[in-house]
Amino acid sequence: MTTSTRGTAHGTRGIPAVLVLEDGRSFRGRSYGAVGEAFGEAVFSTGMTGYQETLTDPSYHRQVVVMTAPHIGNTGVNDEDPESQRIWVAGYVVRDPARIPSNWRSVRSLDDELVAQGVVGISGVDTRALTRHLRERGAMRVGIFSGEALADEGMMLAKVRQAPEMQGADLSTQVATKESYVVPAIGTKKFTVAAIDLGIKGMTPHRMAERGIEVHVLPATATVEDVYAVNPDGVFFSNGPGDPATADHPVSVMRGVLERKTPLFGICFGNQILGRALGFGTYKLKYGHRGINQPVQDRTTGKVEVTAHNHGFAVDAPLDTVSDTPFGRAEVSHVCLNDNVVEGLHLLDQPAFSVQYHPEAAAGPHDAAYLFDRFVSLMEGQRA
Ligand SMILES: NC(=O)CC[C@H](N)C(=O)O
Repeated sequence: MTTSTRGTAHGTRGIPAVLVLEDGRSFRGRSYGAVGEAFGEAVFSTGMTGYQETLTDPSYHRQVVVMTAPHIGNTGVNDEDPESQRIWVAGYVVRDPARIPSNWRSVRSLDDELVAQGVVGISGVDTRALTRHLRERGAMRVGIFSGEALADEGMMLAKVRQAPEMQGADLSTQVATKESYVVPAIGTKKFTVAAIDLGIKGMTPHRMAERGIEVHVLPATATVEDVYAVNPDGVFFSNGPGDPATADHPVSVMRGVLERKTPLFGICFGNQILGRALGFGTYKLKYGHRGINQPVQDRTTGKVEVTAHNHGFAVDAPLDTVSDTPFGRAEVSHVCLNDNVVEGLHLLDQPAFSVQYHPEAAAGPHDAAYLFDRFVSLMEGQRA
């Protein structure tokens, strides 16, 4: 057994592995999950629970996720918690993986699941030092290398620097459904919603279905005609990976929806798309918000909610003034209390709003569930 001194490997199962950051800093550890090489944008998530939801969230496509919680894999893997059909993270970095998972729902270990899905990971890394580095220097490209992929540092660094950057990446169509499908309402059907899938998490249509909404999930390439072909009471724009500055097609579809004044709700990427549709810019945050305990204030009620986040970009809108947009007056409705980043937008002259965080709460606290009720109220208001 290796010792667990700070900064050295203390996983006992894997073979030697190295993590190399684009600025040249490296960390040694043991392979966790698949052996080989993986590249992506290094980001950290502070969630203490919910690793299955994180791994399967399509918004993490092309990102190597560093978990700040030191013990990962304790509750194994079950078949109920995934947010999509597969693991999307490009690579996985943990400190101290569970050797024996223990939970009544667990059907296999996380290590085995990562191997089965070919996801390269590394354990035994001082994730606290790595997170502090990313916090100071900002998110950057990273590579994980093990087995035959291990090479001298200069060669590994060169490969990391060849990997694509997140800024400018157009990724939604790589993760979204190719065919539309319907998530039926639970109980009596009250509304029909067209949901544009830009990387949707499974819990999102479920939260709508729970409220009597029949959800027609449409591919990211859906047109305004496709949206109105389902005769929707409301239109939803999902979360998703990549740089919102590249999302020209969803922005133009959203403008078509805003022109018709159909009730509209967006989450995360959907919030950035509303920002762009209204004429605001988006920008890359230094290291983003990822975790399940971020404080957000709903400025329409003054209430503070603890919320789930996963975003690396944000909308650039004025916090304290009402903006005139092509679709009437707009306002920042929600703000992150840690750093004053825009966390929500709403229109004052028509039924449209969005949030930058995750009210579907998978994983995370349910404080923001009222936003789905707000969407239902907008659809009720339109009918009245
Ligand atoms: N979860 C999301 O929808 C993320 C949106 C966008 N890709 C970002 O990183 O900000």
